[in-house]
Amino acid sequence: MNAPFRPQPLTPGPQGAANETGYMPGFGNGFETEALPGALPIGRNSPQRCPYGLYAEQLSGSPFTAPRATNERSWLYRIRPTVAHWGAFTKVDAGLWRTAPAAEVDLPLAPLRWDPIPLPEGPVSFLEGIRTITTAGDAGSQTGMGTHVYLVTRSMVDEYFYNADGEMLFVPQQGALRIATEFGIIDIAPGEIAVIPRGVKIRVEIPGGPARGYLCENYGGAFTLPERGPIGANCMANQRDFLTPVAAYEDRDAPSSMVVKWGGNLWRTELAHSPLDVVAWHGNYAPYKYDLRRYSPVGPILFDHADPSIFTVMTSPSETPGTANIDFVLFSDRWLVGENTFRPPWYHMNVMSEFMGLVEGVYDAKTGGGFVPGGFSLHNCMLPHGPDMAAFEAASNAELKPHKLEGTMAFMLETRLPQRVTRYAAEAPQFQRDYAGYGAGLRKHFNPNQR
Ligand SMILES: O=C(O)Cc1cc(O)ccc1O
Ligand SMILES: [Fe+2]
Repeated sequence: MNAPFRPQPLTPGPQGAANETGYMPGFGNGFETEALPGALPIGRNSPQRCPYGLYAEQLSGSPFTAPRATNERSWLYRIRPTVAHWGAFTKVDAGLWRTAPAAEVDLPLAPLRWDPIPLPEGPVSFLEGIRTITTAGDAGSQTGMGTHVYLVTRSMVDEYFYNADGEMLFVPQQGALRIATEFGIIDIAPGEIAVIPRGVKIRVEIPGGPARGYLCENYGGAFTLPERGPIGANCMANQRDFLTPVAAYEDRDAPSSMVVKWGGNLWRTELAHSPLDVVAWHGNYAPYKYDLRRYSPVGPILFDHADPSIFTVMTSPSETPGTANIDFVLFSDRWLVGENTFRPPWYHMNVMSEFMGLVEGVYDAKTGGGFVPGGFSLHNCMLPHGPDMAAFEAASNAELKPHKLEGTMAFMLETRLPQRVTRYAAEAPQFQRDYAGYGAGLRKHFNPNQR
């Protein structure tokens, strides 16, 4: 039996012109929002006494001294400072959540793919339902990422969580999530994504029933928008389509627990009240959501297949220019018009490691079945891959009139670092043991006598 969904009352912020939906548009803006009139101190961060008897607290997402372009912090005006939500912590079982470095198994070199992991029967909260598939880099040195599938059949009730190891990118595949955060409420459904920065407290609820999706834990540089270069000022992901919630707070006294992920471990403390008690905040370090259907793809309009970087939604930079800690890349509806062009992805080997998931539809490099919504694949550093036989044969012989890819949404988490598969993923019944050999089906067409 699934635990019933018990929504908890939140006090929504003022619904002004800019935030009729409960969100404020823009990427990386310096936002200001208050759920009670006058709760936000004006012109200063730390007045002697804050309005309404609130405490002021700064949450730093970058070193204080980071250059302006990457400097991130917010000021939170809250009922209690976080340190007052702080009891004795005990370490709790992290379940199937793994953190880099985690070299658990050595799978033979191969392209790897999995069927969707089914939702469990019993009650499973977001924290209990995380299944790590791959890890890369080292969370302790703030590089790399973890890729996970989340399976949620019950809402968190009086349970809270924050992640000190990384920011979290949610990619729902089935069912909606309500992420109640310190900064306000974020609702997302398949086709949308949300990013919860490192250190932001949340409670994850499932307003519409069980939910499944992908989660990227980014241990490195915060996700930002990629440069557009000669593309110019528009298209791809546009700043105005990113939405940050207006302030919403809970003044709730109830026995509660808070779990903190820190150094790869989960620690729990008991609280007597909700830590989602931020009445007003301002700053540029805040959670946000984005509707992937607003992404405006740019691509080749005469011939050839461009590198997938053209479809980058967001990037987590490393210290090396152009060498991402993570690129989050979207393959969504678009027209294919290339003349005399093999239109699907080409065969390739890549120094970056490619984790892929499918939200809906068919991915154009894998038309032979096997890569289905909810499934995922890993094409690791310098391992060859490309279209399956069905995709190759169809694309080599297709009439090249303009063709629209529709009802499709695949994504890639591409990292400069090799990815390690977890024991869970290697031993999962959903692991497709026969996928490794898909390349052997590609027939020899060579004929030296025929050009
Ligand atoms: O491997 C994949 O399917 C992802 C991918 C897509 C593409 O269009 C070009 C390169 C690439 O790695
Ligand atoms: Fe690839």
